[in-house]
Amino acid sequence: MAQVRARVQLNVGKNSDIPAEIISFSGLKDGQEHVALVFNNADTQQGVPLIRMHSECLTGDVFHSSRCDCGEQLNECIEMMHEQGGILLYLRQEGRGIGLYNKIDAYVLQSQGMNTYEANNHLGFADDLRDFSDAVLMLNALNLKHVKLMTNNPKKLNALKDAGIEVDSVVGTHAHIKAGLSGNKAYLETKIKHGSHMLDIKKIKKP
Ligand SMILES: Nc1nc2c(ncn2[C@@H]2O[C@H](COP(=O)(O)OP(=O)(O)OP(=O)(O)O)[C@@H](O)[C@H]2O)c(=O)[nH]1
Ligand SMILES: [Zn+2]
Repeated sequence: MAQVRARVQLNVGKNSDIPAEIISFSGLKDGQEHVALVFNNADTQQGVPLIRMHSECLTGDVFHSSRCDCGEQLNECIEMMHEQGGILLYLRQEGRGIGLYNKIDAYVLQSQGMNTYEANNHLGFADDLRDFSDAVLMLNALNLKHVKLMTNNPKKLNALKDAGIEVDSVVGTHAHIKAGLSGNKAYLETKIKHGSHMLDIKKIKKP
């Protein structure tokens, strides 16, 4: 069983003007320092809160790399949760669980023509190594058994359902498309085609 270890207020977002609380946990299983950000006290309000399980992407979240859409999804989530409240679980699962250096190796292979899943496979990894059991422990620690989920990935939905969390509805993110040689259009199309992501490529949001 995981428990809240500490919680403290801070401001986040592009202009550091969105109030939130950051929460650390004890008792997580995979040894990573996962955190939750709570907006508008959503964990203690009545009603079904919006949650997102966001997998870490240093290149996208921090550097806004053109190769993916992670940083834009993160900002979209923070802005939506500022409006309607929510809980963002920031999961330290870089590169869908293969780690940063392996992801950079996968990018090298993608530059040579492989798609995101083929590159993982070529390096000896499965398409996706992520396991959401620590996210479930975090939700349990926050007493959240009934949620709305922000994602395009059906695997995340199934992981929560299988763990006994009731998911009322799923809120998709926009398609954040970036053009150019190292743009993310093919990457997003591959996620839809091979990863079954429920992403509507027509719901385009240009940066
Ligand atoms: N191995 C690998 N990981 C990547 C690549 N591009 C992004 N990632 C990682 O993928 C994770 C995000 O997963 P995605 O498949 O983009 O999306 P998702 O989180 O499953 O689904 P959403 O909830 O809809 O965002 C982050 O951990 C990124 O670091 C890539 O080309 N190769
Ligand atoms: Zn990314």
